[in-house]
Amino acid sequence: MSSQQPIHVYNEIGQLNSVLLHCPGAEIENIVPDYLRRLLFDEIAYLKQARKEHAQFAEILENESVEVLYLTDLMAEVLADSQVRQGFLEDFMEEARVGTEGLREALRNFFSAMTPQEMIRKCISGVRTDDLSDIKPKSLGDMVKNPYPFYLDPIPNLYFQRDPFATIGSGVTLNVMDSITRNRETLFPKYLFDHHPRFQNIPRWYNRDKSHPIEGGDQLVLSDKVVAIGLSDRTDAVAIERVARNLFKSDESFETVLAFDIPKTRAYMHLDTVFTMVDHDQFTIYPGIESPLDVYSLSKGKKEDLTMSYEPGKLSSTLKKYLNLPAVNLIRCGDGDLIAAGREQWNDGSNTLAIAPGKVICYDRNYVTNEALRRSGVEVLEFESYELSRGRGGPRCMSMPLHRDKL
Ligand SMILES: NC(=[NH2+])NCCC[C@H](N)C(=O)O
Repeated sequence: MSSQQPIHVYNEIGQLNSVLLHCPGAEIENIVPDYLRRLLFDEIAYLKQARKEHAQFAEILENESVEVLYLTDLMAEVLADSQVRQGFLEDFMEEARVGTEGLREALRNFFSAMTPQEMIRKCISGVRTDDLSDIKPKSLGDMVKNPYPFYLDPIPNLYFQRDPFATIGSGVTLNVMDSITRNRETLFPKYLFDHHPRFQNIPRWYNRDKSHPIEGGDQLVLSDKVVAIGLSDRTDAVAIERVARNLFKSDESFETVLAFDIPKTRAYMHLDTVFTMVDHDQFTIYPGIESPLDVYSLSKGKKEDLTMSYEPGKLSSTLKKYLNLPAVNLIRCGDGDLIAAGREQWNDGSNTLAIAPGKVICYDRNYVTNEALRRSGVEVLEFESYELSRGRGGPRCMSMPLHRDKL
C-alpha cells in the first residue's frame, strides 16, 4: 500500500486497506489498583490473554488483506535518527512532567543504552523507580522522598489507537486529550507525522498545541461530504468548530460537520461507543442516545463563512437528510432488550470496525447485538474479548484506518 496516498479516509465503511494498531504490552502490567481510575481502566487485564486476543484481531484484518502497521515499529523507525530521538526524549519527559534535572539526566542515561524499539516500548510501559539506581540530586525534587512507584507512568490506553489522532480525508487531527494520562499519547503521532518518511506533508486539521480537547473516538467520517463529531465527555465544541473551519478552508470535499451532543458519562465517553456505521444505510446504535438527540450542523458557507444551526430531532432523520438516503436501519445494541443493551454497550457492543460495506469486526461476547447485526444482513467477524474489553474500548477504538477505498 505504501505507493498509495499515505492517508486516504473518506468514509467509515469502504474497503479498509491499511490500519494502525498497537498491541498491548508491559504497560498493562504496570496498572495497580491505586491508580486504576486515573489511568482510565476499570479492571486489571491479564496481559497474556489480552495479547492473544489482539493477535486474533490483527489476524482477521490480515486475512482480509488489510495492511497492519504497528505504532511501535513506525516509531522505532522515527527514533533511529539520533537527533530526532534526543528531541523526542526531551519532549516526552516534559509531557510526563519530569521536572528535575537529576532525574532527567538519569533517564537520558537509562535510555541511551537502548535500541529505538526498546526505548519506545519502555516509554510506553513506564519507568519504575526501581529501574533507575543512582540519581544524582540536582534539585530539591531529586532529594525529596516520594513513595510513588513510577518515574514515568505507564501508557496503558495506547492500544486504543483510535483516539490520540484521527484521519479525515487526506489529513489528520493531532488531538488534545481530555486526560493528562492520555495526552502523552499524542506525542507519538506528532513525531510520526513530523518525521516518518511515509507520512510527509500530511495536512493537519487540528494540532495538539491547542487547549480544547478532541478525541478520535468522537470523530466519524460518514461520507466524503459529512463528518460527525461527538460533543462528549471528551470532545469540546471549540475543537469541533476549529476542525470544521480547517476542513472547509482546504481542498477537501467535506461540506458538513455534524456535532452530536451525547450524554457526558463514562460509559458513553466517545460517540463511537454508542454509534458506528456498518453499511451504506445501516448503523449500530445504543438506544440510550436515540432520541431526542441534539445535533448541531456546521456547513461550509461562501468564502470562509460557516453556517451553523441547531437541529434537534430523530437520529434517523438527521442521517437520511445529510447522507441523502431514502431510509436508514438503526441496529440496536442489545436488540431491544434493555438489560442486554446496557451490558453489551459496557463492553462495546456498538463499537464495530467496518472493513468493507456490510462487513464488520466485533467482540464475540456481545452475542445479542452481533445476532441482530447478522439478521440485518451484516457479516460479523468475531474474536475473543475477555481481557481487551476491560479497557472500555472495542474494535473501532483499537484501530486507526490510514487508507480506505472511496465508495
Ligand atoms: N474510541 C474509544 N471509544 N476509545 C475507548 C478508550 C477507552 C480508554 N480507557 C479511555 O477511557 O480513554
